[in-house]
Amino acid sequence: MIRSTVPKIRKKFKITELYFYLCINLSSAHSYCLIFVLYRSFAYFTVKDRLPQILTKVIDTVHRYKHKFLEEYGEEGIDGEKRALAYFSKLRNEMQTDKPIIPIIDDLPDTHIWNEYLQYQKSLLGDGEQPSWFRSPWLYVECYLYRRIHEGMTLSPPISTYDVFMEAKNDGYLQSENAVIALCTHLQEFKTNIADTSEAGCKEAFSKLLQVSLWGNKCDLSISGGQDNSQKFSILNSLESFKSNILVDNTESVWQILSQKKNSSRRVDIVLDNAGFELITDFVLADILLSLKLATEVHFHAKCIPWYVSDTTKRDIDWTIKQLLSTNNRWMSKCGEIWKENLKKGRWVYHEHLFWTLPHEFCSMAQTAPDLYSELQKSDLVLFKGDLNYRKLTGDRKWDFTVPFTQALTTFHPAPLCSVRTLKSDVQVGLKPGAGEQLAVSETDWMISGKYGIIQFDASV
Ligand SMILES: O=P(O)(O)OC[C@@]1(O)O[C@H](CO)[C@@H](O)[C@@H]1O
Ligand SMILES: [Mn+2]
Repeated sequence: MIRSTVPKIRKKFKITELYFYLCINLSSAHSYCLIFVLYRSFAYFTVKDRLPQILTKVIDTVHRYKHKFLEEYGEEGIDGEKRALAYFSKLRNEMQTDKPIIPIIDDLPDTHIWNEYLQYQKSLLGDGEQPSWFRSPWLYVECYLYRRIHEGMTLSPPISTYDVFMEAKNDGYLQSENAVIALCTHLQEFKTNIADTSEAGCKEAFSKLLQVSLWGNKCDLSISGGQDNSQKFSILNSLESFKSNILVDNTESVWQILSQKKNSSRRVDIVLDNAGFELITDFVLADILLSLKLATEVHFHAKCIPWYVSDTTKRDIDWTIKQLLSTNNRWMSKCGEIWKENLKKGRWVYHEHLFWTLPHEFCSMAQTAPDLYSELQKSDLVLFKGDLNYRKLTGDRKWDFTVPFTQALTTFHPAPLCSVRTLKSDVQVGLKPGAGEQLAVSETDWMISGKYGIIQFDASV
């Protein structure tokens, strides 16, 4: 698997584990250099080790739910389970032995888009070359895996609608419950005194909860290969110590764009990432946006299908609100009531679109999903949560660290936007000269550990 090519032609050829970068650096007067790099990329480890681990957990889960499928569907449920297991075992072998990427055949609304994209990938290769798991762009093959997992369930009725990641997502929430209690308590107690809080106090409260939403992004089951990655302690107590780990902090720009027209109608969109604790942090952020009159409506964008293990679907939103309402903790249930009402009254609006579970970089949204692009153009600020969204915002290219964020976005400027992301893959832009290199000296894994984060804003539209 390789990174997508940069606007300057950059191709990586996989020779065992050595990668040759052929960089044609147009900006340096057409000189080009061949950089010989012994390069065991994070992408390589993901496809070689982590994705098979995730797929093995899917197989285990389907196996363990056999009795449930029997209970719910009788013998047909067992037939479906057997079909799914056979499909996933074949899929794992394809991935681990670098087989060619094959067309999707489940005849869903996005099937043709995926197969057109496969043709596009083929067009980028030489004659006779086939897109394959280890030789195609990492972003593509990783998204393709999750779409194949969905195909495997779709082709295994009657268990097709079962979310193979549901158990892991639910467990992730349940194991974060103490942190959820602390956060809901903090929010509701702040709101009881909001009338007596100064502008500076409101700004501080907003900034804190934006940071909470940032660090909530650490709780991601894809990076952990499906292992427990829940939030065990109150994140509020760690904000001060985590502050220096925010490599780009454009909170001030976000505050300015939201507070300059206070009390007028203002729409904020949140492109969600992970269910569980991170979803709670995003709901808390959305709540404070309304409570501080920084927004009059918040629009959430979730995934249509189970995605990257812990990404949020409508089922996850409904389940999470139900969990809050059924708890005996007063502030959690208070949050559940308020958030359920926000959704009912249209102060919070739920969206889903096929585009979010396609392999496309966001710079192609205007062409591939013009309806979604014009929907985002209605927003005053679009917050993109998480690492995968950052990879798609920047085309998952190996940009130089100092390239301006607005440049890496290329043609994607639907509205003022902000990436709120912990670093879990090796792409990053908008850093000061030397900052990336300096981190790499002391922490070789600084781009993939999730320890560092960004609140990176772009106003250009
Ligand atoms: O988007 P998220 O949930 O913040 O992170 C998704 C992720 O865990 O999956 C990929 C690696 O498998 C990377 O993009 C990132 O590490
Ligand atoms: Mn995710």
